Amino acid sequence: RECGQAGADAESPTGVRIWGEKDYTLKMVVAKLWTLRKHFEGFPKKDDFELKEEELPELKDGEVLLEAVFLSVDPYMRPYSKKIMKEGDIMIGTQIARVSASNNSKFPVGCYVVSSSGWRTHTISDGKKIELMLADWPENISRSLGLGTVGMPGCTAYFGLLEILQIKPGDVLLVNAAAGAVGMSVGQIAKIKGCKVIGCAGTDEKVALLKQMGFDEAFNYKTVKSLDSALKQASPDGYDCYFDNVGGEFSNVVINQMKQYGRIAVCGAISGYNDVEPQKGAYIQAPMIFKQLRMQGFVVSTWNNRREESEKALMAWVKEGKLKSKEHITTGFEKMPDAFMGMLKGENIGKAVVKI
Ligand SMILES: NC(=O)C1=CN([C@@H]2O[C@H](COP(=O)(O)OP(=O)(O)OC[C@H]3O[C@@H](n4cnc5c(N)ncnc54)[C@H](OP(=O)(O)O)[C@@H]3O)[C@@H](O)[C@H]2O)C=CC1
Ligand SMILES: CCCCC/C=C\CC(=O)/C=C/C=C/C=C\[C@@H](O)CCCC(=O)O
Repeated sequence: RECGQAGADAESPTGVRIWGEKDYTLKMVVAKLWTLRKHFEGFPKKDDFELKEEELPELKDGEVLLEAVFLSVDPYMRPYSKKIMKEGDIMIGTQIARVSASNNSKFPVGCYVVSSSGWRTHTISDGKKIELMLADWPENISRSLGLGTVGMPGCTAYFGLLEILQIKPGDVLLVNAAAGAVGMSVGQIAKIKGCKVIGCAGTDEKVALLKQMGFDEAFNYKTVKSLDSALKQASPDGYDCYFDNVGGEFSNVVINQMKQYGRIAVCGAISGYNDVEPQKGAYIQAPMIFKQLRMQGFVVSTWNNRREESEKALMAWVKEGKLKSKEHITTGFEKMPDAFMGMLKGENIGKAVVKI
């Protein structure tokens, strides 16, 4: 029988046997998948998730079989789960997958793709919701960076800085969740562009890493006596730019330390994602008016048409050693919920990734 391109693996890394030239017995591929058993109420709990299996049918013309290698856990999954998912759905998310069987010449066996197929080990794709990874991916750079520094979080930093904040040399920039996937790239790209960069994070270990990475100042927002004083000490003249990943009470303090004509990029609000009742904060109109601030929310998918441009720029900085990556790798598909909840608790330093 035709089974896609010659050379389909007889044995895949996960030990799941699939059809191949040598082995004519057709073994069905059984995908493992994590579903949202119950919508989150407050902080996610282990029994909000359910692990299931799914027998995959034979490939049709134009289809490929994807085998997940790295899967991403991201903060957006928490608020988006309520917005775009129903109970029983497969958890949303992106993964780096290897094509292990193919009836589609655009995606030959052995190539790697970024796929938004969610939390699942194997996927049959018609090629429409997958993207080939950047060409000539260096052998010495893990493809997991396609989920972080040279992927959606890195592009978020790139466009948030260059399009929303329009940073320029000499700007004083503050970034929170600075030791995370987005924040780490924000700080380093801002340094590349000649800014003074202040970062904050939730552990002393993260703060030490930020200073090693070249942040001009960094502090642990959980242990400082006063956030207001810590911000003043880091930049007595205030801030030109604020890359906000956290929102909430943190941002109510920052806004009063913005310089005249300051610019604020509202990237995320992770301080509120797990709230049962929305937080009630200060009204910001007065500082917005008196300081004549510009504040803009954004979603990185706005620039999907410029994805290759940004990924090439990010990869170039990585190769030059100017943009360092840090990953928090959890091994084992069965640990996806733990990795997700750990990231929301701040256990990750750098991009949270699950390795199959
Ligand atoms: N607008 C867009 O297109 C995008 C927005 N985002 C947003 O950017 C932010 C960072 O995402 P990402 O880099 O992937 O995640 P991270 O890798 O930074 O991981 C999340 C981090 O957030 C911090 N955090 C968690 N809870 C709180 C809290 N209550 N208060 C303060 N900090 C908290 C923790 O670090 P710490 O130790 O510092 O507390 C944790 O490690 C998120 O808000 C996310 O939603 C991400 C991608 C795209
Ligand atoms: C308190 C409400 C906060 C609302 C903001 C929520 C999240 C901000 C954020 O993290 C946005 C992330 C955007 C990611 C963009 C593209 C994709 O990689 C994920 C798209 C989700 C999906 O459809 O799979």
